[in-house]
Amino acid sequence: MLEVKEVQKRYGTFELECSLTILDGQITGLIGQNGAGKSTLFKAILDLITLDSGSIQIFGKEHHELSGKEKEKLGVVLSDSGFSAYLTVRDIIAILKNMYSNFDLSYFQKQMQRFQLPYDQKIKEFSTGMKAKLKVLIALSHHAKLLILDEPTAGLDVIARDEILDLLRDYMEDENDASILISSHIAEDLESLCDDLYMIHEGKMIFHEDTDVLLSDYAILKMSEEQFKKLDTQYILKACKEAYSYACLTNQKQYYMENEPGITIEKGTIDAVITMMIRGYSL
Ligand SMILES: Nc1ncnc2c1ncn2[C@@H]1O[C@H](COP(=O)(O)OP(=O)(O)OP(=O)(O)O)[C@@H](O)[C@H]1O
Repeated sequence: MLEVKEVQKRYGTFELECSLTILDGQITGLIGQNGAGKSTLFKAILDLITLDSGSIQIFGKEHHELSGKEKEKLGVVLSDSGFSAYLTVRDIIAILKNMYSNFDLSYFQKQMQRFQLPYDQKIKEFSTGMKAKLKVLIALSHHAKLLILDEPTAGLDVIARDEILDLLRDYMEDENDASILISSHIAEDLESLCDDLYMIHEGKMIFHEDTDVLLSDYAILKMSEEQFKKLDTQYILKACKEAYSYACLTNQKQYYMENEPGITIEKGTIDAVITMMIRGYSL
């Protein structure tokens, strides 16, 4: 569906340098801190910026060679874009009908009802949550096969975030083989939604794993300096010295549960894994 191969893009001292693959029918999450390069990668995928090197294929074709019809199969939310704030939803519907041959008015109206969005109020009078829901709704309005969603839940409270995540889940149930690439800096959102996760840090992909594997096999091991010195480190990905102890990240939780009974083993939440990947050192 989407293949990003060794893409490089430099802005001054910042350098994006990454690869990523999105399979048919999968939801892939991209997690990263502010300034990590998420939006730059999304813009690169959409051919909105020129690459220094590397290639990007969408639907098996170079991304800059997509026809108008193929571009219609993309649904996009970008953090710094949207329709003019002076338009109403009724105005936007007229534009979408012209833009997309596949625009699904009845789906759109159903979701407008679901979110209780008004048709005749200017977008500038919408709350942050209303605007975010409308942006996602627009991206889903025309049976897109690949959704590229840059921080669609940014700045929203937990209820509004859940509503958007539910909308995406419903979309994936209805559409055969659609795929989603979604970014967020809120790990919890991605953990509950995505089949696999990439982590980007300072422009580089530092981690990629199936969400199920991450949640079942990864763990943070906590131990004293004495225990650390004797630890079997063959399945340790990163280590980190804390005030009076050591923390280690492993992707073989079971192995350490069976072989190191004296140490504390904590669940490898995405946040904990990210922290270890960024702060920890390799042994
Ligand atoms: N057009 C540009 N010109 C110069 N530098 C840029 C440009 N666009 C992005 N950058 C730089 O690239 C880096 C990555 O920015 P990017 O917007 O991709 O990060 P992000 O992960 O989306 O962050 P955030 O979560 O804050 O939106 C930053 O250092 C930013 O200053």
